[in-house]
Amino acid sequence: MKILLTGAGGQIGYELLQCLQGRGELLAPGRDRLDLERPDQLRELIRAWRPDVVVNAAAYTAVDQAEREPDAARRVNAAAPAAIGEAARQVGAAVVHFSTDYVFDGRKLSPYEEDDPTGPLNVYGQSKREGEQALLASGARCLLLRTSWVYGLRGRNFLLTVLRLARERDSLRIVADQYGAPTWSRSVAQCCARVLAQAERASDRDEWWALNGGIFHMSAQGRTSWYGFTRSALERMRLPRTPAVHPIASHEYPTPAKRPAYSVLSGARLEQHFGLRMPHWEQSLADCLASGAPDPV
Ligand SMILES: NC(=O)C1=CN([C@@H]2O[C@H](COP(=O)(O)OP(=O)(O)OC[C@H]3O[C@@H](n4cnc5c(N)ncnc54)[C@H](OP(=O)(O)O)[C@@H]3O)[C@@H](O)[C@H]2O)C=CC1
Ligand SMILES: Cc1cn([C@H]2C[C@H](O)[C@@H](COP(=O)(O)OP(=O)(O)O[C@H]3O[C@@H](C)C(=O)[C@@H](O)[C@H]3O)O2)c(=O)[nH]c1=O
Ligand SMILES: [Mg+2]
Repeated sequence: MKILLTGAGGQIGYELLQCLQGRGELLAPGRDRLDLERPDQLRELIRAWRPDVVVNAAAYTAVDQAEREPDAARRVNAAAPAAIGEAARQVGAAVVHFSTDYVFDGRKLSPYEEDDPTGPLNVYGQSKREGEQALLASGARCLLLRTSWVYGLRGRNFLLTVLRLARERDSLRIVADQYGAPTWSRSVAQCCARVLAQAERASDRDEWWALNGGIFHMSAQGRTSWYGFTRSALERMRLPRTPAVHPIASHEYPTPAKRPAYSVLSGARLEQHFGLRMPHWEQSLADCLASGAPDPV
């Protein structure tokens, strides 16, 4: 299987690079060779290399910054997926794309299903929703994997931010009224690789994609708040000096982008369709912290 992977330097992309290596031909050009803000480059590469699958793990993920740069966020999160979908359809490639819990407005009180209406509260979520719609409309065979609150020991994420702040400060103030499921980048990559392995084993790949395409939620089991996640991480870290952690309301931590109060995603469809279950967030957090020392920040 020929796989074109974008965003291999990012949290999920890096883990995918590890999982997919040795699985046929893998091309993972950096931003210097493939700029998602250049749809012409995307189309040319897909038409020339003719991958079987394009895995798009690149995105504009700076949630607050997107409020100031809506056009840049849209170019990367909406226009690029549209170009990928168009070129993929032309060469018969399938597309695996990632999306986010931030497409929802957070007013539900039980886990979001794939078909629940979206209602993004911020520019990032809106641009990601536009990317989903563009791919679904492109006519390419595609799999849209929505995940949430991604962290790991490398890259930019809430876990590494909090571990840095814990070393610098005597006390932390963390929002306790936003609920979601923190998800380890590696668990997303492994689950995604398992789905791709099922596609590869299918006797009729066109039929497999026709039957199995669409939107799937792929985030950790369970739920917590950013405050609960912080407490759990710091307890597990056993730092020589652990700061006090104070729960606060969202309005006490003003940010340019509004975030959903509740964005837990149901894993039922993933399990029904593929027989796959993501690990519980606390198990993954323990595994992640045991997997090595965080990159210096
Ligand atoms: N992070 C999270 O909490 C969540 C993420 N997601 C989704 O998962 C996917 C992966 O996210 P994650 O791994 O966290 O993302 P990261 O921010 O860690 O990585 C994004 C990658 O995209 C690359 N990239 C950004 N802009 C361009 C561009 N113009 N051209 C080429 N490459 C570009 C970055 O390159 P460079 O390193 O050069 O900047 C980086 O390698 C995204 O679709 C995201 O929306 C979904 C839910 C939660
Ligand atoms: C650093 C910090 C943040 N917070 C709050 C702010 C915010 O409400 C919440 C999370 O902050 P962050 O900015 O780290 O996380 P955020 O950028 O909102 O993370 C999101 O990223 C995108 C890409 C996604 O797709 C989402 O699933 C989600 O993971 O924590 C505190 O309360 N105290 C603090 O000290
Ligand atoms: Mg952020």
